[in-house]
Amino acid sequence: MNAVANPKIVMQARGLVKRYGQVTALDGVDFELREGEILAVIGDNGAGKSSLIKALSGAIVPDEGEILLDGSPVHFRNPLDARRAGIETVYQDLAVAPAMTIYENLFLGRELRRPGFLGNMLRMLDKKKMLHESAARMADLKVGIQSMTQAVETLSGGQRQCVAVARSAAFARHVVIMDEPTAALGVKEGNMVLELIRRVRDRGLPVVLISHNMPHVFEVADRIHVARLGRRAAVLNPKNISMSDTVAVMTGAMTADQLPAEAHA
Ligand SMILES: Nc1ncnc2c1ncn2[C@@H]1O[C@H](COP(=O)(O)OP(=O)(O)OP(=O)(O)O)[C@@H](O)[C@H]1O
Repeated sequence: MNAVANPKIVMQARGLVKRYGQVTALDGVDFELREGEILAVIGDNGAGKSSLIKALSGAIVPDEGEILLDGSPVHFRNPLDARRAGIETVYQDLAVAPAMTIYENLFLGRELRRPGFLGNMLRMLDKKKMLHESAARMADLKVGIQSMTQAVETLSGGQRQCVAVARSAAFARHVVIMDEPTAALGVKEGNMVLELIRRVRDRGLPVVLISHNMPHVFEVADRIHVARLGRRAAVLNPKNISMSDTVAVMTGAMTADQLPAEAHA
């Protein structure tokens, strides 16, 4: 991350509350994503990570609190609203359609039409342009896949996840949110996806990375948001805190105010 004295805040949430009957999933959580960073979101099971990410990506509507994008309040009623606002989310499971080709996956739901009558009236797809743009996106992100007409089911798990990440990066204007993108992958493939996540950040898109994998978090995160009991327990600087102290804050064995000042980010 660039060392900036006052980094711009791209996305912010204040006091988000989400209740499911008797359960309070979000209990007044704050959140801040800065320009140019990979922000990891970690927390024990049930800490409220998914609920937070769902609120930021429009999958749930919080009961209370506010979300700001580039300083302006936003009210997402559904994931499409968030997408339209430039926020793309990569989900662990629903990442890609296996039987379709890479370029079809990249443009799924946002297909390019031929210009003029053929596209407007006959709804003909501009396959050539989609192929060309897919190849350009993949090359830009250095995803080493040659043929855009290859079916996604013929790719390795890591390559599939790279396609999902590349798709999000291609369409996101503000933020990419990734929910456990390396969870189902082996070591080599996980590293490939981490490398891609870094490139996405380096091309100017801030990334929110939800992960249970501490080594991965410490490898790529610029800052770590620790979720606990529906709130934000701390925001940590991975360069100045150990993995074991981070886990202690996450589990409640240690509180944030027991940490030295430099551990905070
Ligand atoms: N749709 C729902 N209905 C009822 N309770 C829910 C629902 N979604 C989440 N919860 C509850 O809200 C709390 C927070 O859940 P959430 O999924 O946000 O946590 P998490 O940190 O993502 O957990 P995990 O790591 O296990 O996915 C949990 O107690 C969970 O059981």
